Amino acid sequence: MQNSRRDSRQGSGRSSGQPSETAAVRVRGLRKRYGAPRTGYKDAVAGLDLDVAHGEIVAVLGPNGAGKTTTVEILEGFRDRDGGEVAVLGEDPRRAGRGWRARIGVVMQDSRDMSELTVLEKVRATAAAYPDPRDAEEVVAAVGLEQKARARTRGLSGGQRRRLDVALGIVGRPELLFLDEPTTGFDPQARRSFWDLVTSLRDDGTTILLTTHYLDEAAQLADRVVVVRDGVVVAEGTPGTLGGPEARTPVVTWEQDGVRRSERTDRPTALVARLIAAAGPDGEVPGLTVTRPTLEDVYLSLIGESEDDGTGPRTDQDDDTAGGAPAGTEAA
Ligand SMILES: Nc1ncnc2c1ncn2[C@@H]1O[C@H](COP(=O)(O)OP(=O)(O)OP(=O)(O)O)[C@@H](O)[C@H]1O
Repeated sequence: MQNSRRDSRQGSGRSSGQPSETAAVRVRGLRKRYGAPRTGYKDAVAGLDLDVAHGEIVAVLGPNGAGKTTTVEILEGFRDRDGGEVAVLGEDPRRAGRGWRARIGVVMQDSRDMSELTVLEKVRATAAAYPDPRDAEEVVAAVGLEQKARARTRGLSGGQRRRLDVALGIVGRPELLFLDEPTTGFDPQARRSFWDLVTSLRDDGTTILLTTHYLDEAAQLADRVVVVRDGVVVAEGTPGTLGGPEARTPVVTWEQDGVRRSERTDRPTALVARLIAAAGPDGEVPGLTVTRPTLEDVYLSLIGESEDDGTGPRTDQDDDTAGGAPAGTEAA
């Protein structure tokens, strides 16, 4: 059901390059540089373009250090930029005020809240800051924290803490939700429940911009995936078409005279028929497989199979985060 919905949306033509007035997010030529004369400079975002249509789920993929979080934090209004145009729900996050912030939901990568409040108290307190919040108890249940509703937030496990972050991000009934690696630390069952939750938010009309390192998560949830590398978009498309037809060409492998052979072909059935015709009397082709590259295969070829930019661990020496506010709160 979810997939058929996604397919129908693919046909709707809502993709990058659509008229900007319909976009929930429009980014052109975004630039962000970190560093200082003493330590040298790093272009974390180097001319990035991005569109997210209303009601769309877009997954931003990319290796560590590609610039995903920096981009998302700029869109959320928590980080300043050095160049480019940004419109989020029609406003520049640099100048947008409380009314705008109430329309967006944020689940940041690092939440540092160590509150003495219980889970339910924390969700209620956050809900109180919004004009039309969701019911706090329903939200706690939706993220699977019913059993922990009366537990202090500081005693939660990492995965439970992450679920609470998601609860805080959605309780204000945002039109646009930013999810930065939302399921890190989730067990497999929790990830499945989270996917159901995101799907129901989408069905309610919520626009979602998601960063993730889980390719199955992107394939499951996203209408469109955007691959970022070295601070620019290197590819975008639906999970089923990213990389173009060439990248999706099936590979037929088999054994011949004890040697493993393989061939990429867009007519695998014809090749298999030829192999069967050439096989012995029983028609068996040893080791025969036909595989289509997965989203992960395509992604790895797009980013050159490098999952790290080699710049080493991130430091906070140039951390200009505007307030580092927790989810759902006003930036400084
Ligand atoms: N506050 C900061 N000060 C200095 N450099 C930073 C800061 N934040 C990020 N960087 C650098 O900017 C680059 C982009 O980082 P960013 O966190 O945006 O990447 P990312 O794609 O979100 O990575 P990950 O997948 O690991 O979360 C990296 O080289 C990182 O080291």
